[in-house]
Amino acid sequence: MAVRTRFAPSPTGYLHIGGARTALYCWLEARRRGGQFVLRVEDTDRERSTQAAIDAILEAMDWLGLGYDEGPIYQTQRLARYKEVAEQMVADGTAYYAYETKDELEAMRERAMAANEKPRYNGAYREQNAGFRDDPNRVIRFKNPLDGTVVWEDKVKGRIEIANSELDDLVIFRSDGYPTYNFAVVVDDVDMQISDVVRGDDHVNNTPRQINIYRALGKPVPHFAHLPMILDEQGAKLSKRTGAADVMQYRDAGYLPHALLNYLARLGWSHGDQEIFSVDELKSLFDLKDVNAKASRLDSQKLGWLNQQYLKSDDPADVGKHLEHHLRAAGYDLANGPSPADIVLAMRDRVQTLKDMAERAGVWFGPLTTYDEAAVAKHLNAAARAPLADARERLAALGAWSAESVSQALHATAEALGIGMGKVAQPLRVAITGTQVSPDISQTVYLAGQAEALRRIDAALAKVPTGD
Ligand SMILES: Nc1ncnc2c1ncn2[C@@H]1O[C@H](COP(=O)(O)OP(=O)(O)OP(=O)(O)O)[C@@H](O)[C@H]1O
Repeated sequence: MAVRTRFAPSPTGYLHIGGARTALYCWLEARRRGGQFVLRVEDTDRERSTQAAIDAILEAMDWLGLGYDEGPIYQTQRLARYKEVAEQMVADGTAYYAYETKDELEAMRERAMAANEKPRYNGAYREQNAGFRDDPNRVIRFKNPLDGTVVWEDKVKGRIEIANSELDDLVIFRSDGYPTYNFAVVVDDVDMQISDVVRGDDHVNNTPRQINIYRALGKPVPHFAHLPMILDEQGAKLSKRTGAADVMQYRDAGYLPHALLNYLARLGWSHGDQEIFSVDELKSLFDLKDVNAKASRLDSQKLGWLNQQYLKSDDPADVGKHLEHHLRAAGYDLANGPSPADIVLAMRDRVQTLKDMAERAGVWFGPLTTYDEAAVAKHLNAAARAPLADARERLAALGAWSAESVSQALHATAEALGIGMGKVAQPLRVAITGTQVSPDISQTVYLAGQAEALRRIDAALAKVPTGD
């Protein structure tokens, strides 16, 4: 059987990073084994599913680069198929119509509770062969086997065995034309020929019921891998309901998508003690059998560290494309400032996130209007006049404007005046940025652009006191 995995989110909110890691593992497993990855949107919860959530999930998958070979397939577009299969199961005798009212079901539940038993359906219609009738209470229930056990070899959790006596005859189809969750999932996984069901371990309890439905349909049971949950820094399961971090918040906080993928891959999976994995390496090395069976906790420091590794080692032009989003978000006019790739080169050793980089890059966009008064008092003093004036002259004469030519000009100033580079750099730094802190001085001047650098030096010279 060809390898096919699927990610099946319910569009009841954004994609949080717990779900994203599940999607990543499904995707990687399919990629390593040369198989296919399917995206299925489980949108049958009519009250909670929204188009905005669908869009948010697709946007997050796209940003992460988790491309799917098929889909998105929407469950609400397959309602006729679920009905067909449910009715066929009634005809085959593996499911049956039942007509209990809400009150009857409630009374059944209360009796069980009073007897200290697990609430379960009593099977009243199981052998009645009640045919179809037009009744709002009509449901189709699955004839769960009464004896024996359901056993599967979970790829992450090992052997799991559940007695059928623990399971009751679950509703698979309702009179409103909607399937229930466990049934729709099996029909879909059969029709989509899913070979490996990889999902969070919040679904472990559903699996024995689903395996029984596969058997009733006479279909091969896929392999299952139930992934441990990702917990937040306080140890609670990440969930949309508790406001868990949206994947897109990580973009907005300035992380690179492949840094987040690397981080998520390592959160629950390892390969020796290697920490940094390119996406291509992950695609060839990731194996479900190496997934840790224990839940993992978020560690934002590690993500920051990983992000910085990629900022430093990636091609600056590629990082620059991601930086553009943050420069725009910070409100800068991209046409009126240095190229994003040049900003990356100048700043990447000093920051952990693109957001931080963009914020600090503000000094190179638009005119310089604010100066740190302490920096001005300290560095734009009389001694600054000669180096500023000399550097201005040399910078104005430069034909080719590059970080290297700027560097040569500034060194020439230091040499001509017989002073150290610090005495050239500090006043210039205040001139260009208005502050005492910035990246390497040649980069700082270069990024301002020739005309703007000269303008700023002139403005600084005008601040230098005269007469002493
Ligand atoms: N905290 C988590 N850690 C790992 N996987 C998760 C986590 N939460 C959900 N998943 C998995 O992500 C997939 C998609 O989940 P789904 O869209 O149904 O929403 P959900 O995140 O479980 O919902 P909610 O946030 O409302 O609990 C499922 O396979 C689910 O098991």
